[in-house]
Amino acid sequence: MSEPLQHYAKVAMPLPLYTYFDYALNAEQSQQVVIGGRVLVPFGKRKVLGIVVELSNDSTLESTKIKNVLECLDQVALFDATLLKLAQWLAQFYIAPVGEVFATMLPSALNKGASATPAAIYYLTSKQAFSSEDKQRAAQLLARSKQQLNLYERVSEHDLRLSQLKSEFSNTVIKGLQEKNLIELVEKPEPTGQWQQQIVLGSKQRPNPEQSIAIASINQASQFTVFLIEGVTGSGKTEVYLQVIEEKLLLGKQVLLLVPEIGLTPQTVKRFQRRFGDVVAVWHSGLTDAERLKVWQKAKHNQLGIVIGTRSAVFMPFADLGMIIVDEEHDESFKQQDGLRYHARDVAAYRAKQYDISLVLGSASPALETLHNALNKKYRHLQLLQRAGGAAMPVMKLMDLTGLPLQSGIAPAMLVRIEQTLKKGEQVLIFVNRRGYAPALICTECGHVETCNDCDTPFTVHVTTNNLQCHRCGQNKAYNAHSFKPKCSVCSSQSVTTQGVGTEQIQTFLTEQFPSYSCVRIDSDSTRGKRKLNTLFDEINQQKHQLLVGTQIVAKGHHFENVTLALILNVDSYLFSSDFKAPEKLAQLVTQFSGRAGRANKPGEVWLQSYQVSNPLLQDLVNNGYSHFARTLLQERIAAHLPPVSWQACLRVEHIDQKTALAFLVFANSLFSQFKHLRYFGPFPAGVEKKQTRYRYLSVAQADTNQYLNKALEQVRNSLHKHSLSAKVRWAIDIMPADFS
Ligand SMILES: Nc1ncnc2c1ncn2[C@@H]1O[C@H](COP(=O)(O)OP(=O)(O)OP(=O)(O)O)[C@@H](O)[C@H]1O
Ligand SMILES: [Zn+2]
Repeated sequence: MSEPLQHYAKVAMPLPLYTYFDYALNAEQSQQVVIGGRVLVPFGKRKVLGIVVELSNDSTLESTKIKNVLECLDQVALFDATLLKLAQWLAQFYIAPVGEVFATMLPSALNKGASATPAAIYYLTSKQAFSSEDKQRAAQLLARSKQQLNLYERVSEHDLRLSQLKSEFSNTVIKGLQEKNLIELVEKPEPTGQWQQQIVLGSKQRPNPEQSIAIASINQASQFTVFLIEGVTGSGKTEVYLQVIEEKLLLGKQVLLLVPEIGLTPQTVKRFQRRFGDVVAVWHSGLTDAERLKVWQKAKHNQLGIVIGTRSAVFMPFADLGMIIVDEEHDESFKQQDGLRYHARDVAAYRAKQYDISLVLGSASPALETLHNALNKKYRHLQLLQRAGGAAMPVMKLMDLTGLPLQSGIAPAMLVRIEQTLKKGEQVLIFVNRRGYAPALICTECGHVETCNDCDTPFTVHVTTNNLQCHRCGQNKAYNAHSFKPKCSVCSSQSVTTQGVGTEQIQTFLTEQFPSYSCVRIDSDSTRGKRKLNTLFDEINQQKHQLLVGTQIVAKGHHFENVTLALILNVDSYLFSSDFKAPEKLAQLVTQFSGRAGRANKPGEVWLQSYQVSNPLLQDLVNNGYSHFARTLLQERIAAHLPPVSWQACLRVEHIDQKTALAFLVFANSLFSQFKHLRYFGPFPAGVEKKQTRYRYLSVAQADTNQYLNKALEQVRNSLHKHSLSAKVRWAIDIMPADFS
């Protein structure tokens, strides 16, 4: 007997709602519909695409109230059972609206209704079997066109992809043969699993003993295991990834490699493509919707071996996933800061468990939560203590700034070092945490600071674009720094002056100081567009520039062989933050940045300029390195009962009226107070207290276990939802927030 037909579908809608909706299916739709596929349904006056999560024979709603499904879009599920389960876990873990979870997991083309089926491939095929008689006949027929004959003979040997022939044969040639009825165009789906034959293995490095142990351990794991590779910068972590990936690919398994920002590390992608050939696809926000859809389809239909992607690649459907790697796992860009506030590393862990495969986390400066799990033996801990290929670790030193006359923020002794390094024919890398010329413009007469009204934030002076910019909201206004005498907008005095230094200023200063050397700026202003960054890196490696001035961008995994001096202008700003994670972030930044120095055969030196050289944190980091520093910090966190030994959630509220935002948080705190084992703090102003005219406040709730926190927050969420201010203010729950900004 056949299964009874399913008359109702439970649908997840891409809306900030926490429940599913029932829709009725007609007889035809009951046969078409698939769980995990999209349906078009009426919602109010709109038509909306939702995901079918369940089918059933009855509904709790009255049948007259149930609307009908308008259309079933997919024949194949976009979310198989595993991905459906992942979506439900995400909604639960992040206390998030389930429909939004589904929408976040899909590429936007599919949310907009594009077909999920991979486009067919066109082939040319010959019309008949190819006997010697045919050959003669064709030769006569095609006597006047050598090109056509050539194509005909090739197609007769085997079917050929149209796209591959287009570069060799003109349309006229192809059309001509079709009209003579000798060949025809056929559509075929792209074959699955064929990427395995397309792997072209590049040569590999002979692993050193530490790398060998790491590779062997990872290769031996036959079930769900999380590895932390804690390897100093330049220790050859990437080489370990390459070798363990190769092992999986040769078994026919697909691999997902998550990286913080692909645009910033084009060298890494090239390295993977050189090593494995055409089976590597990249996924990041710089791709078009269509390009991303293609990668998604190929992963799902087993038409590629490796996806190298940023955060959202963690939701990629794979036909046969064999391993997930998260490179630079400490990086904050793995945490989504709006909508579904997920952490890609946590999602990766859940997926690895689902598929019973390995998750490899790698970093020279692991996040404290990862380190904690490794030290507790929840994760397998692999360490690479030596730089691969014989390079020494750079020496880290502190430069005491007290009482020194600085020029554009640089100490006199540092200028001497820079000159010595340049004279040796080596490169210098300088880190400043500000783009632009200067972070503020003030009037020395009346004290007025030019400020963005919408954000209560000083404007940053930009000389290259001749304007003042708000780095919070992007607002800008014209300002000509070169004009004869700029005026204060309040008292009209001409004694306005810039405060602090940014990348532009240092570039200008160093260019004046060292006119015979080229100085480049590497920040988001100077590198708009991916080509530009690529070109810049190539030029740096070709030694066209000797002085490199950059923001956070320069701290990310780049390999500059000839940089031997690295300088961090001001580390103090990180020492006085109210965020308990600030020291961890500072140490990660310093470690990653200093890892850019002395990577080849010349020793590197890293200088941190500070007014606080006796600060114990700085001392520990400089003298003992990240590994020691992080363990000390972890002990402090444990003593203070802070994450990773406790769990936090942050409730963020925004409104144009301060009081309204605060009132909502006061109500939230009264809800928190009903849970005996929940501690809560706040309301506090967020790190950025005002942005785009809205005031921003937050409260933090903390519990010993995730289970307790989760249960409490779910109830709090439900009560908040019913509050009259809920629809007025903007609010969000952020589980294990990356910061309080
Ligand atoms: N076994 C090896 N023998 C010789 N050279 C090696 C070996 N492994 C890696 N290298 C080289 O050492 C350099 C650093 O390696 P790799 O980029 O893999 O390090 P990493 O740990 O990923 O660095 P980072 O932490 O900076 O991202 C590269 O030039 C690489 O080619
Ligand atoms: Zn602003």
